[in-house]
Amino acid sequence: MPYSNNEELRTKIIGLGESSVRKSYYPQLQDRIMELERFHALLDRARELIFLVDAQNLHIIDVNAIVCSTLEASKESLVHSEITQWLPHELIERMQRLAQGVEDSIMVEMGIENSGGVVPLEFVLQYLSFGEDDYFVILGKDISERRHAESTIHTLAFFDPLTHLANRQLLHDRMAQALAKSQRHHKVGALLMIDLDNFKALNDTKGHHIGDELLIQVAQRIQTIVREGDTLARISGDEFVVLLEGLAHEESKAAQEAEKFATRVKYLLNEPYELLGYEHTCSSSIGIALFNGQPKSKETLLKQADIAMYQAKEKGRNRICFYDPLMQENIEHKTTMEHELRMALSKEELILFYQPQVNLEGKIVGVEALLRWNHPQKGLIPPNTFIPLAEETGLIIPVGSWVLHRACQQLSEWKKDFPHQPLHLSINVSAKQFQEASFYETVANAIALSGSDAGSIKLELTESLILDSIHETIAKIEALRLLGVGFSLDDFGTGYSSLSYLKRLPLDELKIDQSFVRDIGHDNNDAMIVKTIIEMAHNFDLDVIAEGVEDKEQFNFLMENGCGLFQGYLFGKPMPPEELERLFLA
Ligand SMILES: Nc1nc2c(ncn2[C@@H]2O[C@H](COP(=O)(O)O[C@H]3[C@@H](O)[C@H](n4cnc5c(=O)[nH]c(N)nc54)O[C@@H]3COP(=O)(O)O)[C@@H](O)[C@H]2O)c(=O)[nH]1
Repeated sequence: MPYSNNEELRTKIIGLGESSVRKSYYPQLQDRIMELERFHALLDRARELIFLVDAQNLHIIDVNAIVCSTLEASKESLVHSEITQWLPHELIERMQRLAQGVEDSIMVEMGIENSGGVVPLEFVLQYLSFGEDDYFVILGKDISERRHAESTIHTLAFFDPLTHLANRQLLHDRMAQALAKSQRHHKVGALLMIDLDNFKALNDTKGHHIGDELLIQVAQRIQTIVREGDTLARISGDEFVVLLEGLAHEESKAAQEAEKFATRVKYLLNEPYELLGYEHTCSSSIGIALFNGQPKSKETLLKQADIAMYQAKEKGRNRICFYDPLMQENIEHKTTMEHELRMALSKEELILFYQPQVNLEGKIVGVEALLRWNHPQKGLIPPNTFIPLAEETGLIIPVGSWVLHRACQQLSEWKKDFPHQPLHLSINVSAKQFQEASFYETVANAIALSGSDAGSIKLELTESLILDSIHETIAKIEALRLLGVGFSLDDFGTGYSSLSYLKRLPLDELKIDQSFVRDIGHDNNDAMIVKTIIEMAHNFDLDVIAEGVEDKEQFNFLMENGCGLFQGYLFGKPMPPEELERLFLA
């Protein structure tokens, strides 16, 4: 019978008395005991749980100290007891498979419950034959740290650390599953792209900690109405996505359900926020794209929801839009054009046409530089097709700068080649370009580099540009006027045409918009407006030029009413410089 501890064995030996057996065996037994004690001390130091189990009756023969602490049981209660009392049933089943010789060694992960919770363990089971006897050796390693690390990695890989919502990666996984399910079972679902309006302004003005607080609260609010089984994710700064699954089979009903949910989100996010002591209100733009069992990639679905969200923004924000394929076509067209326009600058596809401006005698006294894009496939593209896009994307800054440099260069060449030709050059300036901090330097550089006469240059501004910030506009105009540059107010009459700002602006010229000139002959109102503008210009001591003059009747009317400068097809369309040069010589 095995001894459960060394003390028991020692007592037994001492009990042998002064016999010859004791005398001859005592030292050897003493050594043996020491050896066993050393061995046990060693096992007790091990960080792995070690069980030695009798394979016949599944009784525990020996365990080390960490088994006792993990199972919260004394060694006395463990040794001789059946292993089935202590380890999970699945583990015992595996031991039996081992005994049947199906496998040599088994590794299995399972948890053992104690008062501190569940301890995750990795067990290695081995079958050991020793002499006549067979044993199970069970080694168990605590893998709590590994599990913790795995869980941290999982959290970092699939969740947003700020809001604890699913991140882009997890959303992609869920979308792939949802789309596959939708195709298999013809289920309808929706993807909602939610973007906070003006979030950047809050971040920039109040700091990132306030911005973060808003994102956390937004996440919490949306979470309260997301059903179990649906997914809420944050995929970038202020972009949240909700994946709704299992909507009504009928697509129109599904769309209604998605819209109802989006409306709830919209109102929920409209409620005031308390952000670390700062009161804030916020709105959101929501785009919805449906999926209905038709093959669709997750990238396409995301793109569609994104397009719909941008449509919501364009329509004035704080609203909901469904994806519209026509809108996608427009966006794709715009994206291609933006890319091509970017390239156009470096490929020198931009060119300037010039339109004559004449005096009362019909003599050329000036020209307006008008931009054209000489597209290799599409031919000459008019500015109205690409200037708005250039303004939207910021490309107007390099494009506008190119125009200024090229036009000034041309003026300088003409002044040299046609010294007797009276010539002013008008150049269009867009609002974004004018508002650039470096605008003054750009103009001054263009003049200096080309060596052109600043006094012959007139910059055409629009009324909307001026109204944006009148003080800054005046300061900029005045600074450039010191260089000698003149200013014309383009499209006059179409905007606010306020007398008060007209009085304050240091301008040289008013340009009557062609829409009034066009109908001078048929529309008394337009004729009246044109007369008034001319009078007003005279009262403010400004030159006045009429654009869009196409026929003699318009010319005569303008002349009779005091207009001194004219531009229009009657005198020449915008043309390449060589063509204009022929007119200089005529
Ligand atoms: N920021 C910049 N804007 C620019 C630049 N180059 C042009 N533009 C702006 O694009 C708009 C359209 O210009 P365009 O197609 O060149 O049209 C001009 C003329 O061709 C047209 N015009 C002139 N006379 C007549 C006419 O008798 N009939 C008729 N139907 N059209 C005529 O008018 C346009 C000139 O407009 P304006 O500038 O207001 O004098 C235009 O708004 C340009 O401003 C650029 O380099 N930068």
